[in-house]
Amino acid sequence: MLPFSRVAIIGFGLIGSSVARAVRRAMPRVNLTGYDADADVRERGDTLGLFDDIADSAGAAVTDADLVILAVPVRASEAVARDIAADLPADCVVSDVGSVKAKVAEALAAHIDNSARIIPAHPVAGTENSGPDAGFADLFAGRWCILTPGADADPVAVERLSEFWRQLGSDVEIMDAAHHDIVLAVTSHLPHLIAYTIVGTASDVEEVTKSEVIKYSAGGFRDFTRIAASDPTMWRDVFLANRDAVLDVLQRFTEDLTALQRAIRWDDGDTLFKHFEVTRETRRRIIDAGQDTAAPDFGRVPPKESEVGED
Ligand SMILES: NC(=O)c1ccc[n+]([C@@H]2O[C@H](COP(=O)([O-])OP(=O)(O)OC[C@H]3O[C@@H](n4cnc5c(N)ncnc54)[C@H](O)[C@@H]3O)[C@@H](O)[C@H]2O)c1
Ligand SMILES: O=C(O)C(=O)C[C@]1(C(=O)O)C=C[C@@H](O)C=C1
Repeated sequence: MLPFSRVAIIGFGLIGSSVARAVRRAMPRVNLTGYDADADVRERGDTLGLFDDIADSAGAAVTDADLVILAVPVRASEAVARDIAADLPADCVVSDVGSVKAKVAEALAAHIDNSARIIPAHPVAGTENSGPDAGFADLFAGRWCILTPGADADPVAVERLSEFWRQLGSDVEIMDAAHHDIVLAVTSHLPHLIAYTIVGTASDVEEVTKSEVIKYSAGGFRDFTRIAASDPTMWRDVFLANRDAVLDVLQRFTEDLTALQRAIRWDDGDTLFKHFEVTRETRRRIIDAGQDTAAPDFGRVPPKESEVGED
């Protein structure tokens, strides 16, 4: 049974185009409409055959949809909500894929009437790449999709959207939006900020050492450069939209870093060793829980275009 039959995707870069590809494969009878603010992206979406129709405006894309998914940088959500509000069919469910949930929920509620049908979502899956060519149908397989419905959300709509994501291969979890933003500040936003910082620091050092940073960059640093290559617009928006939670965990991180700095300064090997033992145990627990899904992403190659649209 199809949870939705007419799906509109607004913004089809990495995530929007991956949703389109995954829907094509898992639910081939679903009618897919896309819209992107960038004319080059619209043209590319057409060439790739991602949609049944590509609309000329966000409003035109949603007129007969029963599910609309916003897949734009989080701070663009409000403008899209405003653009589509007047054209949304009354029973259409409105969702998104943003990495921050409380601010996006506010932005949607500011423009869309009947908040019962607003069900924000976050597929916790991605790569450092962006744009419609970077997407692939498998992106959500075996990954979490977190839904953050508000208190007045329609439970039937929540179940339909849960089923939609399950059919794309995700495991669905329901969470309070504020709680989501704190958890993701720790597990995703802080690591990205650290990567952006380290690679920036290394680039400054490189001014002194000339090309040595690149020449000798191995395992650890290379992994950071992958993360630090992530889309600047997306991540600017994430940090600004989740400011309070990010600043909170950053404060904790700074204190913990200072404690390690102190241990190094005072030759306190016990403290360092105990800390590293605990972090190694954390890694083991993640592997035991089957959540080491990041490593296989490295160098993952998107499917060939001939595979798009296959059942
Ligand atoms: N990249 C990831 O790893 C990842 C993972 C999970 C969730 N997300 C979230 O998904 C969303 C999209 O990220 P992405 O990685 O696909 O970015 P992307 O840059 O690949 O794609 C975003 C697309 O949105 C379009 N866009 C921007 N403003 C628009 C507007 N007002 N109207 C219509 N289209 C507009 C852009 O032209 C672009 O094509 C973000 O909210 C991000 O937080 C990203
Ligand atoms: O694997 C990556 O490249 C990612 O950064 C994916 C990642 C993450 O931090 O886990 C990034 C942002 C999203 O909101 C969800 C997933």
